[in-house]
Amino acid sequence: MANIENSFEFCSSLTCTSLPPPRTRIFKIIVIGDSGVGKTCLTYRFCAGKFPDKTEATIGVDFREKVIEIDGEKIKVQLWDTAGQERFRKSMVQHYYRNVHAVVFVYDVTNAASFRSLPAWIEECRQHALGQEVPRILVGNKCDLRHAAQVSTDVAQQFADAHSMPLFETSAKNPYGNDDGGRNNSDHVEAIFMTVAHKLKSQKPLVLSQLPCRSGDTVTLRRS
Ligand SMILES: Nc1nc2c(ncn2[C@@H]2O[C@H](COP(=O)(O)OP(=O)(O)OP(=O)(O)O)[C@@H](O)[C@H]2O)c(=O)[nH]1
Ligand SMILES: [Mg+2]
Repeated sequence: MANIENSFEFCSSLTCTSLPPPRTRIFKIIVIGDSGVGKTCLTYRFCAGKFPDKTEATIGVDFREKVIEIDGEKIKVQLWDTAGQERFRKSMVQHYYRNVHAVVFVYDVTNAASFRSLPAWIEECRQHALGQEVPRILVGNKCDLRHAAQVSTDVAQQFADAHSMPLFETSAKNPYGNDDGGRNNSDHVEAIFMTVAHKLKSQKPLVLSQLPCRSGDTVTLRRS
């Protein structure tokens, strides 16, 4: 189960002489799915605001972070861009799932095999004893290549409903339009990760014990 105490950038107990300064919470979100579906591009797009010039297969994991603000609280969204290739992930898998707060499953709308792999990715989560409280979302990427789509929105939505996940269709490359230059209904990459962060924040409100804080008092953070 996710341990929120481990998600602060400081020891969970500290000594103070006055009210402690606000701390930045970290939400750990893992992004998983077959190799080539665009996990690196999606996470890069969210954190760097653009599509990367060039990507190579991820080895192990790449970390990307972005500090966002929700209702006046600064939150660090830490994206774990995992490797899709078995040989590049096998020694890392247990680290992916440790204290994870949310899971983003990605498939490529132009690659039916990547959609058919989703049950295996869900099974991997189950094997790592991911709690039901950990939000999961489904992302169909590469919607800018609509003409080459192999996975319809209807089929994807049925799958998402069957697994109680929201579905987002998007493009890391061109989230505002399709390859004809027109507009489509793709979700914005930014909005997808912000949705996850909002959900986590509403699930995990920060409660600071604000008992009188004299010199030597211990301030602890706990989950409500
Ligand atoms: N047209 C299009 N191409 C994309 C999109 N997202 C990623 N790509 C391309 O798909 C290829 C694979 O993208 P990556 O982000 O490296 O894929 P990955 O899921 O991280 O792959 P692994 O690291 O091997 O697991 C690259 O050539 C990207 O340029 C997209 O939204 N649209
Ligand atoms: Mg990658």
